[in-house]
Amino acid sequence: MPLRLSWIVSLRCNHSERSEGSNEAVDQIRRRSIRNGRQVFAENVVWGVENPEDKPRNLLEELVWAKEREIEVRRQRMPLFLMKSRLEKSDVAPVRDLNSVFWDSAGPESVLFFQYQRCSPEDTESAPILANVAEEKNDARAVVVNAESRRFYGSYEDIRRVHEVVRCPVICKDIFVYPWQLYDARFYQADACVLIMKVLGLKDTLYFAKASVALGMAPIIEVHDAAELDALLTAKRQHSDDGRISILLLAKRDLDSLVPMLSDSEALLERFAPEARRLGLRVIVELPREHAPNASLLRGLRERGADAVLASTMRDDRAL
Ligand SMILES: O=C(O)c1ccccc1NCC(=O)[C@H](O)[C@H](O)COP(=O)(O)O
Repeated sequence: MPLRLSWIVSLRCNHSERSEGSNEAVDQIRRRSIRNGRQVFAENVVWGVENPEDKPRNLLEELVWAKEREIEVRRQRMPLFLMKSRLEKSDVAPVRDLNSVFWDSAGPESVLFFQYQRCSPEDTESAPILANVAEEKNDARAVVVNAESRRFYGSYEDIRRVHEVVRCPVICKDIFVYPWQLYDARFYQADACVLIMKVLGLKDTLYFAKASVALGMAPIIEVHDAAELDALLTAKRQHSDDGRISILLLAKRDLDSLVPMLSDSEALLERFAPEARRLGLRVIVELPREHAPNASLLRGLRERGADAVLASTMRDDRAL
């Protein structure tokens, strides 16, 4: 019978990573496995966690913890080697090159990406109509599919369905916490995937980018704030990504709704776009839904250094 310690061992993770060359702390989302209330048995000692009742601090953290649970279960049913062989045996279509979409982005307007999202956490309205994707969005230069299932009701089948009806690259947006998920995304025809730096931290972001490129998918690094961006640009300057990262998504978000906040993203653009360009990075800016991607907005963002603009899903009259 293991001896239960009356004191609780603090398994603190370093939530705030300090990057080389940066004075700003990166406020990171906590991984549930660090503080999940589980006990670890080591010989005759039980290690607890600091606070088993710990609750997610915001929606992003809730989604990360839920995703960890979901993937832990799915990985047991389908270990990585089976995911690899499923992908190898599948007739997945050749990758559509997202980087080439930017080749002609020297025009006066940022190129336009659209997001296919069934619903956001506050929505009560019905999901967009998938059948409309083909007719309305074949001119999109890329489509982001929000595959997150818990609060956005997306699925990886959505990636495959959208891929079938558009000709452009299809980007998987989900909460990536295990490389295992990258195999899933590619199996469902994703040509690129969004890696959230606030969730992964710098080191894992670089690692996931490498894994993503190995599968043929372009990694898009979602950055929320100056500290993250500073850390990433420092890594680029030091070639820590071995040239694998070439696309950034600027999306400062409210962490309780995940709605992007355009003025904050614009401030990041203002401050970092010239250096990002020097380092060979392409920059996408995500719009909140109240901002229609009209010509003057696209021109203004282009002038400030946005190569592409990701427009929120159009609902009702312009359902994607
Ligand atoms: O931030 C992400 O990458 C992300 C990952 C998984 C689910 C949601 C995520 N972000 C939020 C969004 O994609 C939406 O842009 C946001 O909810 C705004 O949606 P809406 O107001 O419905 O356009």
